[in-house]
Amino acid sequence: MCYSLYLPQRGKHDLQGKTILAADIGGTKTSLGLFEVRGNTLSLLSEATVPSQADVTFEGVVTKFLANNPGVPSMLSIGVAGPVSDNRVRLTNLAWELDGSRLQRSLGIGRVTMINDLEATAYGLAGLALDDVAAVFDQKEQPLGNMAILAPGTGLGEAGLFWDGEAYRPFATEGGHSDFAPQTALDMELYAHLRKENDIPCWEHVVSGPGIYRIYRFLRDVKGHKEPAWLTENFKNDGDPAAVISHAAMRELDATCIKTMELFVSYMAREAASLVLKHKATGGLLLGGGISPRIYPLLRKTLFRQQFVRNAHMAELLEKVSIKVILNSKAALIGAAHYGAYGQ
Ligand SMILES: Nc1ncnc2c1ncn2[C@@H]1O[C@H](COP(=O)(O)OP(=O)(O)OP(=O)(O)O)[C@@H](O)[C@H]1O
Repeated sequence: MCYSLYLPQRGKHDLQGKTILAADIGGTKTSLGLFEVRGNTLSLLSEATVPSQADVTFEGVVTKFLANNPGVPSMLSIGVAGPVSDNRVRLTNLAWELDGSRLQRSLGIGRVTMINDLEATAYGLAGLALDDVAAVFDQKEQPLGNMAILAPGTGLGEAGLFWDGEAYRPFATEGGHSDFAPQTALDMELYAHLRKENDIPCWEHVVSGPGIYRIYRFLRDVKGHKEPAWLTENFKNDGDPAAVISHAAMRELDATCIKTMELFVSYMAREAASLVLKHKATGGLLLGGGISPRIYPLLRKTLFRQQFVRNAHMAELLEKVSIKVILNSKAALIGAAHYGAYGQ
């Protein structure tokens, strides 16, 4: 399916031949891309990704980027991991607060727009090629209906695309913060453990990079799973425990890492099914964020789909939903640019 056919292209076209600076701001990394508007396409001129850090400012990151890419872009269009309201946001997993009007003044850029990063990912579908997505579970025919996007990264992003009969209308949600729903006895134990840190455990606490490490620590520290010395060493050297755990699980090197990722994949599938049901997303489910493409082989195993369709009341609907992974790590960046150029 070529998504671009169905996403809004109703831009005022006043940016023709001009440049847009797009940003994708997450809790771990910030990407910037300078795009030129050429008719209905956006051409990426330059890009950079830097770690998101509380001790630098977003203005500082942009100023540095523009020093290497001289000229003032006609607009700045931001996709950001947090609940955007009135062109302002306080990030969920980073101590940054952004205000569109303030950025406009301090950076001297004529127009600044801000949307949620998952809404940006939804707009980004317009700029993806067919091989930028890969099937987890494909259907021969994909009906035109609402779609849903679930994206685990530093946090858990969730968004929808409402099908209005002619076009898709992307919208943001904060569904990753909805309550975690334990089902099995082990889930209940994990839930009780999570409550020591947070009064109300939510899906983001388990379906995210930090969530992978939380599940692992629960198995190790509460359930008494052993940690081999080589794994302790890898944790010390790598600095990204979620990546260490998922690599060890995919290579089948350690039973606790395998169990951790089985729980992670099950939770991801169960929350994805809830998201699909709440949006009645018969048009398909897309899995994005930094983690999905990196664990694609695990998502292709039967566990994900088995857990996804297990809702006894709506199995028939869920069984017909196509599930795809977004492989292009620039989807949110492209989407922020697309929203700036054509989507408003
Ligand atoms: N190979 C991997 N397996 C599992 N998790 C990983 C892997 N590589 C990175 N991660 C986790 O992914 C997270 C970063 O995700 P992402 O690249 O989407 O960053 P982000 O865009 O800044 O996040 P967000 O938008 O959710 O704030 C980190 O928590 C990291 O631990």
